[in-house]
Amino acid sequence: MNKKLRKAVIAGNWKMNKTPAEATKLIEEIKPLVKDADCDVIVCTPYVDLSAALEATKGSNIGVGAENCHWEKSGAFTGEVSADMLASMGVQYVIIGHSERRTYFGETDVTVNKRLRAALDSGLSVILCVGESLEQREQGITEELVAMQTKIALGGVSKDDLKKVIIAYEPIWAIGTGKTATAQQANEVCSVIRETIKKLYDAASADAFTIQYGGSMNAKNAAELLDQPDVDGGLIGGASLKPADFAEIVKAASR
Ligand SMILES: O=C[C@H](O)COP(=O)(O)O
Repeated sequence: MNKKLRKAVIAGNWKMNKTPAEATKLIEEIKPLVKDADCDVIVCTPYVDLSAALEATKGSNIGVGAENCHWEKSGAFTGEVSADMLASMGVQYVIIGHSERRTYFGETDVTVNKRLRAALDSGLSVILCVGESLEQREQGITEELVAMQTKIALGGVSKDDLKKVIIAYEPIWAIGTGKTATAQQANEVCSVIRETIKKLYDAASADAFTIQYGGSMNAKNAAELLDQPDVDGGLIGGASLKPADFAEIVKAASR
């Protein structure tokens, strides 16, 4: 990555794991291990854990994020949580468009764009996820698809608001499978995303833009992935639940 222009961002995505009490314990374990990090550190937790996470991270260098939000401010949307609600708690980040949301809960590029804009309007920073399935990779449409996902998700987002967006490139075939993209594969797609940002905005915005890789990133492979010029961080699933492994990744991003 270009250290002069971009600081690395390591975010844990806890997915549907941990009770509030377990969240507090996990953060207490992570805190001392990452306190000297020379990168941004974030934990994204289930909604029910956010209060505990905000309390446990107080005065630390760890930011807190949610894993999704709805585009309306309030209303009859049973089971949903608005961006305003998250912001009012003191939550700073939200993941939008994770492939698990797209695959299991019917998220489309259009709903991803609505959620993303609502999050920005509420003052949240966004980790936007894009990425291809194995079938799409084999069809040779990865670059085109990821560029399209990026373009639609960022529709209506101003150059100023773009500063509050990070993109996580997550090849679906690498998520939770132990099959990591090679460093070259990760960098290739991250550079396509940067090129897309350049076309949609300008070169300065693209140079300053943070792009993470996600998909079976762990303590062993993090350094090689993070060494790639267009990989500015990681969105970590499984390994973010293991304090020592998460801390190793943070360390690799701090070099
Ligand atoms: O959001 C995180 C990704 O889905 C990666 O998950 P993973 O590290 O368990 O493969």
